[in-house]
Amino acid sequence: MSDSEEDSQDKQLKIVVIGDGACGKTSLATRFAQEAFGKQYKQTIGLDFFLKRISLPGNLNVTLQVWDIGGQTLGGKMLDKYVYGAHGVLLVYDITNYQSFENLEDWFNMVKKANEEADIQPVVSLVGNKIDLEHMRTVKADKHQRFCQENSLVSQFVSAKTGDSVYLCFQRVAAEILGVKLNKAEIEQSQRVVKADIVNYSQDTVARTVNPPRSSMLQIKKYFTSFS
Ligand SMILES: Nc1nc2c(ncn2[C@@H]2O[C@H](COP(=O)(O)OP(=O)(O)OP(=O)(O)O)[C@@H](O)[C@H]2O)c(=O)[nH]1
Repeated sequence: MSDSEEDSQDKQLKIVVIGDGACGKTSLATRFAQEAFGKQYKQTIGLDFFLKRISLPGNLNVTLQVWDIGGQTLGGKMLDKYVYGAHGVLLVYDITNYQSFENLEDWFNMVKKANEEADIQPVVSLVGNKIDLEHMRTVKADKHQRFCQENSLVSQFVSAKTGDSVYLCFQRVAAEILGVKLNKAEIEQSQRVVKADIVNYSQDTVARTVNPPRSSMLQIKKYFTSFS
């Protein structure tokens, strides 16, 4: 096999993003996969699906399949099927919404149950979103840290709006899954804050047609309406 053929066969990792409705899961996935942010809330029905290729140290290219699961699916029939076999799980909450943090216990229990019989357990990360709204924070950072320590979770804080630490969030989970170490310079580079650009959902399709995303970014969006 030639080098280029080998390069094109990236490892694929399934990363599931879960948490309460409106905590920012779709925004996080969209910021990561398309470097865009929409101010308007549009509830995810069932799930959305994104693909993005990232690079890890050692010239390792990995394609992340990001499963953005609608917050209303908790307690539903399909949720454990969506989560089964995930390599990584992002447990997302909104730092300004205490209830979204409290409910993570239920989301986490569901993850453990869904993977009870799986051979490999997913890497799970606790993600506090909306850190641009620090002045409205209701979940203290020490509560977040305690939950991480008690459950051996990877601790992360992000803002889907500004882009703060979003790429790093996915990169850290992928690195952890593959047992790759990120050095300080790589972490600092991934932490960069991206200036927020507001996307109007109604014009989104047109905008993407005029300005197609970079070739490394591929989005496949499917609505599994039949499951909802
Ligand atoms: N200020 C701020 N707002 C955010 C951030 N992330 C998301 N939002 C806003 O929060 C609202 C909900 O975001 P979504 O990404 O749709 O939330 P979700 O978790 O996917 O919601 P469901 O589809 O119901 O599961 C939207 O109005 C977003 O613009 C953030 O980092 N900062």
